[in-house]
Amino acid sequence: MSKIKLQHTTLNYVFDDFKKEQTILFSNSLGTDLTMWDKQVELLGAEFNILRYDTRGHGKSEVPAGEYSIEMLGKDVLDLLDYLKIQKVNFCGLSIGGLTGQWLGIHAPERLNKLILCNTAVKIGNAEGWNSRIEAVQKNGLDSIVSGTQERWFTPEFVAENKDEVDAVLVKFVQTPLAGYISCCAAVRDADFTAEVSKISVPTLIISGTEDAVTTIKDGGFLMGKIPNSLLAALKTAHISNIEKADDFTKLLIEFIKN
Ligand SMILES: O=C(O)CC1=CCC(=O)O1
Repeated sequence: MSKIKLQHTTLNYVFDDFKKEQTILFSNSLGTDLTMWDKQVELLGAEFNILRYDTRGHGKSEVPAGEYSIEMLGKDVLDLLDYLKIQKVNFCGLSIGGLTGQWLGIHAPERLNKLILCNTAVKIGNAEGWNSRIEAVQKNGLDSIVSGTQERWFTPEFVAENKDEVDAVLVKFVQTPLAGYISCCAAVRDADFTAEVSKISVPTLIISGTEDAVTTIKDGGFLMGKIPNSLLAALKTAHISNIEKADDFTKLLIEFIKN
């Protein structure tokens, strides 16, 4: 792991540089960190260079004061790529990571080979819901929403069979800096790409979970309808599809990037 002080913040990242032509850049979801992609890293082997980072406010990245926006998160990615002198990547982001991916697809297509938008939507939830979540965690901490988080993130079947794995993800969740979580909730609350998403022209794979109640399969279908060069794949998962169906998810990723 390395830390780099960029223009606006300091990011924690891991770059597995296998000297391959193509790089995959993974962007984590709210309340997780770059370890959420461990299974993909294991399954991908050395086929692509792999770059992962902790979104600002998360993991070991800095927690700048104040609310964030998806534009800020997108610019952090561009700064990181400039620092590492990587011209183009295949960007794979889940949930808030998928919002960052949409911003990049709209504003920086020259830095993308392909885009993978997972368990995301042009707009996630509504302002009321995000404000009440912010209020709840301000008052009672992240511990107070851990059981609801588990329900949104994983199906009961997956939890029953993978208790230790789920617990490890939730331990990371409660370790997320509270201020960073809140600032990213504000970024999700304020993001709405409905009017702009059709500007995305790079080839795009949308991955949705059939059991995902946060960013539904309908949200995935909406993205596909708006993004001209896109296709939609559905996995039988709740929100964190890359962990719940790691093999299928990674196969989709490889097939899409290679073809
Ligand atoms: O509600 C959740 O925890 C799911 C989620 C919404 C945005 C994100 O990144 O995760």
